[in-house]
Amino acid sequence: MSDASLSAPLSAPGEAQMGDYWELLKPRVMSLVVFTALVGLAAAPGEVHPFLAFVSVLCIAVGGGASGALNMWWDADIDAVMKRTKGRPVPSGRVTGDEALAIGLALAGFSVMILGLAANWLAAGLLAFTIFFYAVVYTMWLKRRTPQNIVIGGLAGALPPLVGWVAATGSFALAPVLMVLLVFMWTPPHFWALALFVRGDYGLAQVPMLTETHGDRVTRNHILGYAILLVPVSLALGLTPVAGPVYLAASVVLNLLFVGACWRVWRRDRAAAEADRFAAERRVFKLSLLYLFLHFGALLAEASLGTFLGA
Ligand code: HEM
Ligand SMILES: CC(C)=CCC/C(C)=C/CC/C(C)=C/COP(=O)(O)OP(=O)(O)O
Repeated sequence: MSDASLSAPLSAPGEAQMGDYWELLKPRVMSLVVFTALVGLAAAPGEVHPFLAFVSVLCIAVGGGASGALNMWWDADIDAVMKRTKGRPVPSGRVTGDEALAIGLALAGFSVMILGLAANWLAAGLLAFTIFFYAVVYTMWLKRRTPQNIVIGGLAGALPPLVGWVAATGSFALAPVLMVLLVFMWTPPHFWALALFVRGDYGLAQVPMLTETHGDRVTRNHILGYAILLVPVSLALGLTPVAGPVYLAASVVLNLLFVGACWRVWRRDRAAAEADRFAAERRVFKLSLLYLFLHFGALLAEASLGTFLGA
């Protein structure tokens, strides 16, 4: 077990503000996760009552937040060491490990139960599996053991669009599976670009990120490799019934931009990157966020267009 739960807080419990509990849920990262879930739900065929859609997306958001709190509970010891994370509520002592654990478990149970009752138990089971995968498989098991941690663990971040789709339809289909594959293949370049410029942090915390275990060159190769593998997945999603010309145009432009940006990162070495303070690596990280947001944004536009034209 991580010693996160054993560590004493640096300041007295009870000093936490609402903002600290909010931060525990990793709201910024989860915003994009929740957006992909919303699009999964909106792109699904058939009518979903707006209230049911709202409750379903809320449950996925709360489930995501729960898994964030469980991650912060378990990882408090390594978060305390890294510059980027040491101000988080648990390592800084504003929220105790026990509180984070209790909040994580309560919100996880609550979100799964409500989704099951409101939508269906297949969606609820998938949400429970997603929370389990992030909190247990990624955080507790893989993160400290293998540089492939985020490749396998990325499945947790990839499943929400499928949870949204299943909440709406009660069944699986090819389109949401391709959405999952898109986020799954996107996660490695998203994260490794960041790892190239916050590298020292992971070394300090002794987390075996690829940058630490295999160095910059291998990481740069992997970033470009995954960016290229993303192209057929992105285009294949464009051939399913949920996509149309808006998506296809966005897909072509975004893939050209993303592969181009990853190519620029690939062809240089650490010395060149240090010389311009990792400008190209920062660009890939920022572009990764735009890439995913606009892919799902285009699918949402197609779904809204379909509803509008069908009305
Ligand atoms: C195992 C998978 C992933 C890892 C290891 C990872 C890691 C990270 C890290 C370390 C950051 C830095 C900033 C922070 O801590 O807030 C970050 C930022 C971010 N990630 Fe990921 N990420 C993963 C998957 C995802 C997924 C699936 C999404 C959404 C679909 C996502 C969306 C974001 C967003 C929106 C930010 C920017 C947050 C901000 O503006 O501060 N990430 N990610
Ligand atoms: C609906 C649901 C249950 C969603 C879970 C989705 C999920 C897995 C989201 C992204 C994961 C994420 C924030 C990884 C950060 O890695 P890290 O925790 O190693 O990063 P850190 O160093 O910033 O803590």
